[in-house]
Amino acid sequence: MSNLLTLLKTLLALPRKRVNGAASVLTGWWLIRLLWRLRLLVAVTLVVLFAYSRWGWVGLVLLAVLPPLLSFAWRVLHPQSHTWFVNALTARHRLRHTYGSRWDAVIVACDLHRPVPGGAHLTPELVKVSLVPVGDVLHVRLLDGQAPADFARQADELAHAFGVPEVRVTNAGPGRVELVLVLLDVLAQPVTLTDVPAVTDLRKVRFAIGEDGLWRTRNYANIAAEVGGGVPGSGKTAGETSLACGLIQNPAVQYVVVDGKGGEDWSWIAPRAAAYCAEDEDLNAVLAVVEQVHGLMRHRLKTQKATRGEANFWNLPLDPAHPAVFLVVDEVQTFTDTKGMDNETKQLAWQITARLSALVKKGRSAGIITRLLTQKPTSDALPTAIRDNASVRTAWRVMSKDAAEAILGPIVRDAEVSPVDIPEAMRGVAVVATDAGRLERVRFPFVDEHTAETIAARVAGLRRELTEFGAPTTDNEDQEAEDDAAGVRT
Ligand SMILES: Nc1ncnc2c1ncn2[C@@H]1O[C@H](COP(=O)(O)OP(=O)(O)OP(=O)(O)O)[C@@H](O)[C@H]1O
Repeated sequence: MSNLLTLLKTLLALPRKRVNGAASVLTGWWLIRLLWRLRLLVAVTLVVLFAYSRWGWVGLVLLAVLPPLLSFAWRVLHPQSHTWFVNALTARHRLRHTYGSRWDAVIVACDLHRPVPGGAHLTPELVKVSLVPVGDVLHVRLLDGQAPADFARQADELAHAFGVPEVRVTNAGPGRVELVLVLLDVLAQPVTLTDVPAVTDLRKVRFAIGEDGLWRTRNYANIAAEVGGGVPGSGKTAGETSLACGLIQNPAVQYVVVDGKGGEDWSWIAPRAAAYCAEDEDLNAVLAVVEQVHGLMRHRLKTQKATRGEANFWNLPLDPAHPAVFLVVDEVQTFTDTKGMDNETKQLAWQITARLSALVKKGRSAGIITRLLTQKPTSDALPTAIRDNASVRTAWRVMSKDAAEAILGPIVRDAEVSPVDIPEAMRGVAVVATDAGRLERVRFPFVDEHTAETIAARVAGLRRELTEFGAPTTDNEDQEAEDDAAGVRT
């Protein structure tokens, strides 16, 4: 009896925590907690025991064979949902065991915690883990007073602590930040396409792959112009080619290409292009094509409201009878940079530049998108009046900050990424502005010219003359018509 009293006194004298521990031992609560902690193991053991007691060894064999077979069948029948399910399970496991278990220690080691009186501390909350092609994304809720920049400053420390080559920090909205633990540099590897899917929605056109390995899309509705530049061989034409290969498969898109290089980079598109001109010397021919597109723009601006009921092309449904027109001018400096030209050529160059400038300023509501590419991104080649009206800008590799600014504008001066830093070997990598106005690096896919040729030949039947839509005829067409009338052409 005295022993029992002593035990009771000792128990009462124990600090609260230890008393709770003792109570837990006495009530069996510890066992429930242990079973809950090991619930997966317990569940598996129960299932195995049940199968064995019910069906004997056959039950065990079925248990071993059925789950992988069912998973395989699911994967074959519906790979998307299977991948989604496996990724969700993996992400959950990593949230709890890979990152969750170390989160507190890593945050403290990287000095991203907040000490509170009494020696404890607060840590930002690790809310979710998701898997992307480049690695894992940790979705974090910030502590009050923290900003994504606090994490960006500690990115190196976080990378070492998590044992990955790089951690990229992205602002995910108010009070949130995403940490991308990069295991694979997707931009380092070319992405070669052997076919290109047709673009069906001009408001969501896939154009390149971002650093997280996911496709980036562009909304071409209500866009008047795009400028792109980069040193020779940086991947401008190839980037445009992959984009054009998707767009030309849409019957409600017509393409016009002027190649100022005068070569055959764009010859693949000739069977599908409403107009194609690879002239670098005969500026009259170039002016004729540009005038025709400009004429179509004027025609639409003057008649669209009366004939189709809306002044803005993009408020109307896309219709092959009223296609969106993409005008690509590659190596535009051939026509805009007048240095070294004789007077007559200069006059033509100024007219071309004036027409391009008008298209860039007014083409949006006429459904005409002008895309200007140059290997000489200076203000002579890409007049600022044109650049500043181009809402989409792409900078492949350039050699100087001035060149980067000539394409992307002053925003590039303070940006974390710059096209000057793109290594020479990374052809096809470029810096673009995101929808939020931030700059990011992307990789354009590569489509070789034979593939592009095959696609253009496949959809050559979708080609239409711009005159069908109200554009004036070019001088060349007038001449051909006169020749026909005079029986000159056979
Ligand atoms: N996205 C890409 N992925 C892999 N390789 C690429 C990519 N883009 C371009 N290249 C490689 O770089 C070469 C040059 O590309 P491209 O002709 O597009 O350069 P460019 O910038 O238009 O040059 P230029 O100004 O001289 O016309 C291509 O032939 C191809 O080998």
